[in-house]
Amino acid sequence: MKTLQCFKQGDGNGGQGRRLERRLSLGDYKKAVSWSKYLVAPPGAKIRGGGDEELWSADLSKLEIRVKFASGRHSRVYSGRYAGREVAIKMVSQPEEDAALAAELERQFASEVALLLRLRHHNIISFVAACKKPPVFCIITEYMAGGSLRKYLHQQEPYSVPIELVLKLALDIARGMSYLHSQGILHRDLKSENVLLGEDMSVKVADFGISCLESQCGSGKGFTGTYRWMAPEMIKEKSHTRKVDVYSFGIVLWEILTALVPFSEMTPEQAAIAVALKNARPPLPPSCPLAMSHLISQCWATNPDRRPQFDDIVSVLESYKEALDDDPSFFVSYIPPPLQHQQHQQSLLRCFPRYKSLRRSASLKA
Ligand SMILES: Nc1ncnc2c1ncn2[C@@H]1O[C@H](COP(=O)(O)OP(=O)(O)OP(=O)(O)O)[C@@H](O)[C@H]1O
Repeated sequence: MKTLQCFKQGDGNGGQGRRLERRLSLGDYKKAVSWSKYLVAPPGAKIRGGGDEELWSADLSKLEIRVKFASGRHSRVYSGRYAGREVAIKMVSQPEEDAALAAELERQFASEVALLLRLRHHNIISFVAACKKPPVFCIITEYMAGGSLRKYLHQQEPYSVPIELVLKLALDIARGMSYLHSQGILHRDLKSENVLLGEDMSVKVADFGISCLESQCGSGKGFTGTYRWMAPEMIKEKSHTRKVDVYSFGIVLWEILTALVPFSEMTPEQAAIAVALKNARPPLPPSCPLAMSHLISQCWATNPDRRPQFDDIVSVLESYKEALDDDPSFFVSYIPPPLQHQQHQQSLLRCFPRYKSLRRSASLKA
């Protein structure tokens, strides 16, 4: 059986293929086989191609595919090993019956690989290799054992994530996004499902399938992002800037604070209409620390120009972290009457002289 050989060939040091065979249930094995059969290659063989392909082509003899552990809209994600390293293998299969979608998936694959190749930051998923064997493509990245932030939040009680962890997660995502924007890249699908966690709660932004170079993003026409996290200008298919990611970050921050799904009582389409036409946003709970609710409100402002840049968000979050380290009661929950709000601003200014300029640049006005 050809596919069986693929796994055994992928072994490289004898026996691993047979061990793999035993580890997989028949169901798992069939699922793995159905897409991975396209990745059969004689040991040492590389897919030859022009241009950049030489840079990223996986040596399939070094690839061992284990079980499927997640799936996306058009992908299946397997755990495995590549050249001795734990990896995740995202496989995308082009549908035979839909030529337009098949072409779009191929374009997305090429774009995701090109972008991943140039990104190197500890809050961005690391690219390992890729393979192009139509109708199947694969992207191999470092494996994040903690799974997605969405999965983590799903396991928490609502409003239970400690503020220290909220800040850590928010900062790591913001740093990754700040780096991404410094490279002129828009993510365009930032959501808790696309933020991955390590066993040590390290944080990496992933899934660059619909990302683009800012200069080449065009309008949002025919766009396939995810409505609950999507900025209003994008829902309306208007031209958009890097500020669409800041909007999505605001929603992710709300998710982390609440451990809830945004607009869970609505379908994605209803959520899109509510956001774009009625300016709806997920409700900020009264227990949400004022400092955080300000930041969230700024991030998901309707006018993109009023949303801060990620550099400013990083600075503000760092300031909050410093304040919390100095004074554990910094984030005491309260509903802000005007006087308390003023005191809050003053205490921020006392804590960090830099806050005034940050506040101006991030438009964090009272
Ligand atoms: N490197 C990885 N380590 C651990 N889990 C991963 C990794 N890559 C992807 N996953 C898991 O697989 C899921 C789907 O991956 P990804 O978002 O890249 O696929 P996708 O096809 O682009 O999905 P969608 O289009 O639905 O956003 C993620 O939400 C995550 O749970």
